[in-house]
Amino acid sequence: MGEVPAFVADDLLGDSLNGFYLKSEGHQAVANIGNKTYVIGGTGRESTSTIGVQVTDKSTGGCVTPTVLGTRPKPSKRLSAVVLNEDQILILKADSAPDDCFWFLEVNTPFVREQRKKFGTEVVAWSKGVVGDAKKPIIISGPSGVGKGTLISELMKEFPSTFGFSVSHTTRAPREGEHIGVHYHFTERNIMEEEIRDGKFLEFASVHGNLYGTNIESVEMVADAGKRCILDIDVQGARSVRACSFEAIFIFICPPSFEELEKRLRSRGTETEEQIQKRLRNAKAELEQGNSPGLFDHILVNDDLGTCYASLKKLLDLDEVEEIMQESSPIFVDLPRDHSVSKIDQKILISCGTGEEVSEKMFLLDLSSLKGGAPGRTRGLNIYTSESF
Ligand SMILES: Nc1ncnc2c1ncn2[C@@H]1O[C@H](COP(=O)(O)OP(=O)(O)OP(=O)(O)O)[C@@H](O)[C@H]1O
Ligand SMILES: Nc1nc2c(ncn2[C@@H]2O[C@H](COP(=O)(O)O)[C@@H](O)[C@H]2O)c(=O)[nH]1
Repeated sequence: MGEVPAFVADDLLGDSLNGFYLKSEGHQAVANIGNKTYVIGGTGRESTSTIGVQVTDKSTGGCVTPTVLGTRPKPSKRLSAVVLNEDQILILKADSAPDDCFWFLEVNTPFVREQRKKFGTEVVAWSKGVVGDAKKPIIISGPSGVGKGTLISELMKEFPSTFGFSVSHTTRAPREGEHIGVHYHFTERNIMEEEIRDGKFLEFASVHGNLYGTNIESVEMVADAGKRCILDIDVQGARSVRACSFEAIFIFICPPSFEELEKRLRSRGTETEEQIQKRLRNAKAELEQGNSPGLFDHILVNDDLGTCYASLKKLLDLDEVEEIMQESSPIFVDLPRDHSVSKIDQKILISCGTGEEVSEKMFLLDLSSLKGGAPGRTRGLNIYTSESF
């Protein structure tokens, strides 16, 4: 949390006020965008554990309960809604934990529009607002047996508080020594397919005859823990991630030769002969694709393990650096039930207290560097407090 930048309260009355501001009726908040009215919370139809949403179309008078995507916030006794633009509503939850105060309800973002076509229903998507940015995730790709897992294990061992592994979902059977939730989330194909349809996956691909995929929550959990996420995914998956707005560093690992790749795959002893043949056939295509322009930012040859690991650390700026335990300073957003909210361009001013009893305390929320969004987190919130004047 930093100091409040130069900001004049009178601006609230000036031309820069966008005309969108607080709408709060206790445990229910209302937001109007175009012809639609969004009633958030207190609809009587929600479960007691999450906030519900209802949408009324003013032109027809019709009221629908939309398909709600993303992790839903828990109810709060005081909700405020600020319409940010035609696509997004900021929801403020008073009397909530500091990391649970700010939520975004996406109502017409590209993601929501895409899902609306898929579901054929009204769709809204929740995304939790997170203060600050997370470091770009690292995507490691390459043919089976090249040593991706080995290199990632080395990184995680040497830098346990810097890196976190995105545990993928797969329909393949666990190998001896593999643990649920550590190496993979082992799952049934029909369950995974349903979750893919529900928009829960960042990417997925059919690899060597099984389904593999990265659940958005797996990546977000690593970032939430303050760590940099490492993903071990195949080339098809890397291509899908490249095609979406997810920012990452893409690294392709090559074997020194095809013969050496085969040797490693056999010496690992985890696949049947048939599976080895399939993986080697796929490796040929992956090696070709790995070199295709614009897909990977870096290509490393894993000949000698120590040398390749040193190169990996170098490109991640980790060589010679001992791990420093990074303690991020906690941000306390003590948002009371009585507060008022105003919006000026990309800034939200929250004044604590009632009309008669306005406290000195103010928060300024800077939304100008927001990143991400449904169905994950919206990161890049900046908060300033009057206490730091
Ligand atoms: N540089 C290296 N030299 C020799 N052996 C290696 C090297 N790197 C990894 N290996 C060995 O090769 C085998 C395959 O490595 P690993 O399991 O890490 O590959 P992978 O790319 O993660 O494979 P998959 O995609 O199938 O999960 C392992 O037995 C590992 O110990
Ligand atoms: N597209 C994705 N590919 C993934 C994911 N998780 C792992 N993988 C790739 O699958 C193969 C085989 O892995 P194995 O554990 O069965 O040997 C390997 O190339 C991995 O990179 C994922 O979430 N998405």
